Amino acid sequence: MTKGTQADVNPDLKKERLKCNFNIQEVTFIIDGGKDKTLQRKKIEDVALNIAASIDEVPEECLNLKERYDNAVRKSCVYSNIVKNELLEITGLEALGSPGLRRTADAFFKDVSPFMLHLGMFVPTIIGQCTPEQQAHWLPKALEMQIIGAYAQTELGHGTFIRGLETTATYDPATEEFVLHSPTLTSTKWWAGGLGNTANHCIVVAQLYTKGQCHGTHPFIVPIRDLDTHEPFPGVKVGDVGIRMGFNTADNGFLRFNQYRIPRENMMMKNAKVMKDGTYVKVARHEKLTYGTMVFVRVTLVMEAAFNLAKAATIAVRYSAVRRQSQPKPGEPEPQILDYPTQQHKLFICIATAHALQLTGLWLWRTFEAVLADMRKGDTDSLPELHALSSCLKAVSTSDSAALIEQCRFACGGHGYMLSSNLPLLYSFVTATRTYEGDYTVLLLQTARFLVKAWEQAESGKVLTPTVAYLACAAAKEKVVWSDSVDGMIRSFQAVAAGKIAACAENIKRLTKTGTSLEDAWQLSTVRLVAASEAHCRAMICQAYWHEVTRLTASCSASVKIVMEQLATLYLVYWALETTGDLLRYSTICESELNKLQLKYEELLALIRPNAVGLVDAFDFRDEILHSTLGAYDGRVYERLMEEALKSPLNETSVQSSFHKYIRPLAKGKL
Ligand SMILES: CCCCCCCC/C=C\CCCCCCCCCCCC(=O)SCCNC(=O)CCNC(=O)[C@H](O)C(C)(C)COP(=O)(O)OP(=O)(O)OC[C@H]1O[C@@H](n2cnc3c(N)ncnc32)[C@H](O)[C@@H]1OP(=O)(O)O
Ligand SMILES: Cc1cc2nc3c(=O)[nH]c(=O)nc-3n(C[C@H](O)[C@H](O)[C@H](O)COP(=O)(O)OP(=O)(O)OC[C@H]3O[C@@H](n4cnc5c(N)ncnc54)[C@H](O)[C@@H]3O)c2cc1C
Repeated sequence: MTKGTQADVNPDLKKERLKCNFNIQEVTFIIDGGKDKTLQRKKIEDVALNIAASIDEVPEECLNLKERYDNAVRKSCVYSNIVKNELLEITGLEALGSPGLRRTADAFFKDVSPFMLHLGMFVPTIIGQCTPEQQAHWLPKALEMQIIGAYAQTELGHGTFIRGLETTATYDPATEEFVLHSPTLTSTKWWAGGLGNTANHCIVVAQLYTKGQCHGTHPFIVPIRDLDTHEPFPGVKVGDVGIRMGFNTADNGFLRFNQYRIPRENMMMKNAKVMKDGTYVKVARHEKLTYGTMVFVRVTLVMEAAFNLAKAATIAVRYSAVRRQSQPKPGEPEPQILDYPTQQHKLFICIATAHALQLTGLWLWRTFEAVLADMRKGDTDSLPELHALSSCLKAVSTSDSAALIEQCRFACGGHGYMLSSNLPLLYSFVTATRTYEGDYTVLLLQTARFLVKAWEQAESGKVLTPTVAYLACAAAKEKVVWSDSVDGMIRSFQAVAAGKIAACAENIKRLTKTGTSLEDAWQLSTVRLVAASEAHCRAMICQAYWHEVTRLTASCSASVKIVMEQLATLYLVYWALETTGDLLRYSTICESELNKLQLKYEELLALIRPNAVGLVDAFDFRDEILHSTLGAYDGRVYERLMEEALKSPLNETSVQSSFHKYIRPLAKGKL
């Protein structure tokens, strides 16, 4: 946070901060995952942002496409030196996933670094898919930035359906090499971040053929460009996929192979090997371990969703405290727009959702680490549950985050539409997360597979894994008794999920009994399956969020406990009101209880109102990271809007050349 002097702060924001009745720092510690994490983050920010302050002379958005890319590469090089020389010193390899690194990256790049996928997927795949010997070879080079990598899985013709990928890697025992080939246009690798112009290496997911047999998709490390000249090697065709809605500095690329050879050792061999003579040896105990990087990234994307939403909420809440509009009471001053209950309705759910996703994300991360520890001992029993969990949480968190960031933009009126508010760019960045690393619907259907199986287990009285244990109680198929206590609301959300899962299972059973194949019965039920999966995910977020708030505030000051519980209750009540149809169907809730719930929601908005600015201050974003005229700590909104407007290239001269070329001749009838 760039606090400046108090005298510089907008008077309304100053008053808001005086109203705040809880210890902001305590909340920051909770959100970061502990005081030590906050201190480490701040240390990283201090080191990195000293340099970031002077990194851009011209606003990124005023550059043309090519200049923007070149500028992003320049900044990536500066930043990777900081990561290598300073940040890794502070935390070791852990720095790669640390909030400090994530935040400081945003100070350097308003859009995205073309190196993002190198750190975000290339390095994690080396760690997750290589043998120790391969890691010893590749990892130091990657961390030292001697090589820069991308992750090329998706093709022009297939992204979701990995088994349908067409790129082939055929083993040639005579030379002990794999021959990579793109047999069709649709087999062209497409979308990989960093691939178009930046990367010199690439992880390629291809169908493995050896001894005339296909063994399915496997990952390979493929050198694609000469390290000195950067020219693509013969047999490699690589380029940029074209202009996108966002991610325009991420360098998303395409890649084609023409009988291109790589050494046998470049197959990532932790989970499967090809011996010198071409014998295929499966090492992994679980079929889907080659999908490991995707699970890892899905887990991290939940906190990524929280992080971006927290930024948008900070911008919109601070702006709403500064902005005054309309005159609901004649003769009185215009109120701060934050005083309108409708504005509170738009914004407080954003703060609450950012908390819900962050605390659920931290819990998911711990679950991921526990599953990883089991897998290191050879036990993969909890992998299906982790896959189900990470799939639905990735889907719902990214979708909620994108929708609410757009809501924050709406909440800022016309000024929210300015690029300098940073809300449009934030939205275009986050809306992509709903698609990449597994599309929303597709991932919810993956979770649904797990849920339907769990339901069948519940019906037959089997012991259920923790995240679906609630299905055991629901097997009685009676409506749950509604209560507006927190536990009562969570029980009702679970009853809704259970009821929807049961209805799907029954529908599939009914259809198959009347002669429909299981595959068709599944397809015919997918609209309901997605809804069941969403309901399960919402119930899980509510439970995890409340559980974490209770646990983490146990030793906090009373006022922090109160405000954290108010927000969590708001989240539950909001979702109860959003899903009243479901509650009427699966619980005993009635009209009068719905009215009571609405009142409770409005009371919560009023209770949270005095702490709203304090709550977004607790996200602790420095101005360099927010990049927003509307959201800076000092609230000098109008001054900043004017300053940024004056930086527009269209203000460099008072008359544009197009006037003399076109407008004047047009007026004179000479065009
Ligand atoms: C110095 C540098 C500066 C830079 C600094 C940067 C700092 C950081 C800045 C920002 C950070 C941002 C963080 C983000 C970084 C990452 C960006 C990522 C960009 C995007 C990358 C991509 O998109 S990569 C491509 C991803 N692609 C997908 O996700 C494809 C989705 N499809 C699938 O996953 C699968 O095809 C499928 C799951 C949908 C189906 O698979 P399949 O057909 O094989 O299986 P089935 O449906 O038949 O199911 C069979 C069986 O398997 C189970 N299963 C499926 N998947 C898994 C799994 N992963 N794990 C375990 N089990 C699995 C499935 O449930 C079935 O089980 P049953 O028991 O039979 O039911
Ligand atoms: C910004 C960005 C960055 C990316 N970066 C990378 C990268 O670095 N590396 C990489 O390999 N890939 C990358 N991708 C690709 C990304 O992973 C895929 O786009 C994503 O997995 C979705 O696949 P698709 O594009 O094939 O969509 P499709 O699967 O074609 O989806 C289109 C529609 O069909 C529906 N659909 C598809 N299958 C089913 C089904 N079985 N049941 C019901 N509905 C279905 C979907 O819900 C969706 O509505 C990136 C994408 C974007 C947008």
